[in-house]
Amino acid sequence: MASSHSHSIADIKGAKVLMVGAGGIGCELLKTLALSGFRDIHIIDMDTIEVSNLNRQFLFRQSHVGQSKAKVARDAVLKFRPDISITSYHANVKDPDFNVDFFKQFSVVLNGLDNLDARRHVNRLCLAADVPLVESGTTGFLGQVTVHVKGKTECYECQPKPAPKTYPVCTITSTPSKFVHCIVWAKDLLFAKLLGDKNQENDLNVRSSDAASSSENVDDVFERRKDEDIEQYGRKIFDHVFGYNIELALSNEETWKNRYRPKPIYSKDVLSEELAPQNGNVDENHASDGGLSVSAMASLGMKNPQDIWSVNESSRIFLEALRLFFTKREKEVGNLCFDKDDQLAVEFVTAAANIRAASFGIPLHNLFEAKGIAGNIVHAVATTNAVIAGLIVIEAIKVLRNDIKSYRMTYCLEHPSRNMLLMPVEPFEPNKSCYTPLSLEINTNRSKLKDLVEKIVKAKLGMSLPLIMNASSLLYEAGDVEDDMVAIYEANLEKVLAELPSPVTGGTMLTIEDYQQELKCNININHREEFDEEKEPDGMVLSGWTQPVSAPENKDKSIGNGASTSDATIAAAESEKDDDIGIVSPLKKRKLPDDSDISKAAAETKNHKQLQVIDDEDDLVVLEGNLDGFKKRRL
Ligand SMILES: Nc1ncnc2c1ncn2[C@@H]1O[C@H](COP(=O)(O)OP(=O)(O)OP(=O)(O)O)[C@@H](O)[C@H]1O
Ligand SMILES: [Zn+2]
Repeated sequence: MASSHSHSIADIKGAKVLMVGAGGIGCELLKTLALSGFRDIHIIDMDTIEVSNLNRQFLFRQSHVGQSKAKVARDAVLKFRPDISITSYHANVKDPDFNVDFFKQFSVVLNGLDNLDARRHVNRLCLAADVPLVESGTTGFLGQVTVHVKGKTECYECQPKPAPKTYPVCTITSTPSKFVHCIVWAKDLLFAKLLGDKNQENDLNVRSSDAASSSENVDDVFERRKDEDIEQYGRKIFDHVFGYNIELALSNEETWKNRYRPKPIYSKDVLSEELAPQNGNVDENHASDGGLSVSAMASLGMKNPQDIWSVNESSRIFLEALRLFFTKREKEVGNLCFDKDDQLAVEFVTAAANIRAASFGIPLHNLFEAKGIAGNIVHAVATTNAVIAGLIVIEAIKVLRNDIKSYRMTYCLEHPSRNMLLMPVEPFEPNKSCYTPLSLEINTNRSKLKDLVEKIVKAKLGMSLPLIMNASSLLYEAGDVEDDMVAIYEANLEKVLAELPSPVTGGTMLTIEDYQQELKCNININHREEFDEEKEPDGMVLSGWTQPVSAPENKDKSIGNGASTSDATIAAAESEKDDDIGIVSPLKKRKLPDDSDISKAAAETKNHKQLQVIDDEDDLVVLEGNLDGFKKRRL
């Protein structure tokens, strides 16, 4: 124990680590690294501090708003650890300065990012530089930490990420059943139609077939005529989208046979006729100063974002917000994109979504909730970030000690499963069909397709029945082929690649699939004239791929409570008996011998809420809380 402990300290002291991201996770991580004894830390973040960061990014104070996150985080930690070295970069990790050579100087890279794109970029650089990566993510109470060591565990891209949740257009335009459908309608259709780019396609008026007759004039409704009174214009829009359109939809009886029949809502039914003079008395102090501070709530004297508005209140906000856009923010009309930090936009969308929800019998929501849904926001939890930061450091130390057997992907759950909030799982092996493109250098003038298949596809990638495509053209298909086909394959690569601008320098992407093994990968072909006959007798060099470690290496298949799991996990799992969940191989199914608690945890998650994972600011990925989703989820 003592020797392994002193070992760790030496490993930590000697390590040079790169942190990417100094946000919610990053601040916690930098503090924990410094307090754990790390002495050489580099940190990249492209952002400046915002007021909204202060509730959980504890290295930042009000006075730092507007300053570089990386730099302020560095300064804050140096105050209590003055003798360590922290290097900050206020920059995008995608800048060319942070190239493979830059990455090569680090012992390990630790991600605290918030978007897929940057994560993928760092993953690829780590693979290219052969530097281990500890990846992380949090969403509210959920979080995870994964370890990616080239050739040993899967990389960040070995598994396809779940597609962002999208909704069928007809659900949004005609048959909403959840509040989120109303929000999407209000934000992506109505707001975009009235205030956004007029040239953009918009499905706002996609309706049942009988709408065709009126569709010619429909655009006119949304156009504000010159000198048209803003109050009248607002009411016209209101009556069109909440009244007339609903009546039109109702005329299609088929649609409503098994559904709630919506009620049309007209402005005269919910608003008094004398609204205009009322609006004349609004608090112009709040509404006068233009820009993002204009607020319909303020102008109507409504203060609490957690109040649920009545249909009358929503209708007044709707008209007032529209009026303010057209009077106080006139110049922006036609160019607006919904932004969750634009108060007036959020008010408009909340009001419109609630009126539509009322019409469809869907429960109403307050502005705070609506903003969260519209901005795909799951509110961050500081404690989750702190827990995840601790786990990152634990995994980083294992990586530094090359303690491969102990590597764990750890999920932080919202509700304990068998008294465990943290669920550690053995990492997967690299996925043969990882879609990170491989790179193949080859003399395209000399080599044959058949050679490529035999030496690279079969021997190196282990695909026995491959099929090779270049864009949509099929180059090669395995199987019992006629002699003349064999002849074609013999010559095909030459022929195909010779037809491309030669030499092929910038890369020709071939997609290789093996249906039998369900493997797929891309190979980027680059032309190279000469090869070292001794070292490269095949005249080809494949890179970006390392042979996976063979399965038997992982003898201890148990996860959860085994001694090899992290201290934090052991503590969380104290009272539990042996675990029986095993992982067979990343390419095979995970073994779940009993009706495991994972499924209970997953079911429980489902009861409380759907499991929501945000991969990107723009991508809300909602995974159903079923066992399958649970097994596969990755941030
Ligand atoms: N390409 C990139 N290069 C450098 N830093 C990045 C890059 N992409 C994201 N980041 C940084 O990663 C951090 C992620 O932190 P976090 O998830 O807490 O987001 P945030 O922007 O601080 O908060 P929120 O989005 O919730 O308002 C941010 O500070 C962001 O600037
Ligand atoms: Zn991979």
